[in-house]
Amino acid sequence: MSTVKLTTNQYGKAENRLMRVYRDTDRHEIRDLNVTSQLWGDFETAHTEGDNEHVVATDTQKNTVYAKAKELGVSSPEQFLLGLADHFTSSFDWVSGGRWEAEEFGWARINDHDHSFYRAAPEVRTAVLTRDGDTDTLISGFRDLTVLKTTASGFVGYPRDKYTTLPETEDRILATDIATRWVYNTTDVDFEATYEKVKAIILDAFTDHYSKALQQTLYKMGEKVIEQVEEIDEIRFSCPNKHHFLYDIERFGLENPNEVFIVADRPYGLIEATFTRDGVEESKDAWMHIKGFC
Ligand SMILES: O=c1[nH]c(=O)c2[nH]c(=O)[nH]c2[nH]1
Repeated sequence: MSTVKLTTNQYGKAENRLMRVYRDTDRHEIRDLNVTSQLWGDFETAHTEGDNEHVVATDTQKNTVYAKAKELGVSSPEQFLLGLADHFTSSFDWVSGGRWEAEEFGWARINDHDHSFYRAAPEVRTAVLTRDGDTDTLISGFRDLTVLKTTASGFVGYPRDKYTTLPETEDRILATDIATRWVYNTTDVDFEATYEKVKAIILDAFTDHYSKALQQTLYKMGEKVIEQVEEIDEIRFSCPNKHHFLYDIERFGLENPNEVFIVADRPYGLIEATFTRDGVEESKDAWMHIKGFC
């Protein structure tokens, strides 16, 4: 008798790199994605007995990603993932759900050219759909949106002990790579417009106040998104504090009124927080399959 039991499991094809070109007219459009498909369901005997009767091959999952790019098109990463989920859960009785993830890389036209592009979006757009029976959880976001302000930021009032050397400042550079993900409370969303709206709100909130700490700035970014986007009740941020230290050029007889900095790449502060609409519980389960904080 076996002493081992199979518990949580999922499998599929990771990182299917997909370029979908729309060439119905001379002015081509492109969507550049990295798609992962993983299935949940009854895969017990595949593990315990090597019976592959239920095992939708990862190779088939890969092929399906490319076939659906043609059949469904890619109007947004989220719409594409919902289409994959519908396909797999309706095609195989024993597939009860799964996890589908996309990263999207943004391109812009070179000189408004019809079919030549350059990688333009600084950030990587992300989407993760989990379907568990009838329950969809859709988390969208982006990472690596690097932002910096040269003033209107300070850090004072923190406790000082025998290990504290950091001087207080009311005028410093604030810089970070914004990583954020938000949980949609519905899948009935204009995903393209909402993505642009959330990104614009976050960028605006980075600039629109005197920052007393990155923690406060994260709060203001989250607060504005939740106030202005009714489809979002919960948002997370993971933001390194990319330190810019005033460089000591006084040693050379030169003044340095916040003009010359040494940019430290490590160590860095790491500020992470979740904000929810007042009265809405944080959906801890939603984050279970997300790597890192967000
Ligand atoms: O915005 C900041 N938050 C901190 O928690 C912190 N700690 C630190 O040394 N510098 C900063 N800056």
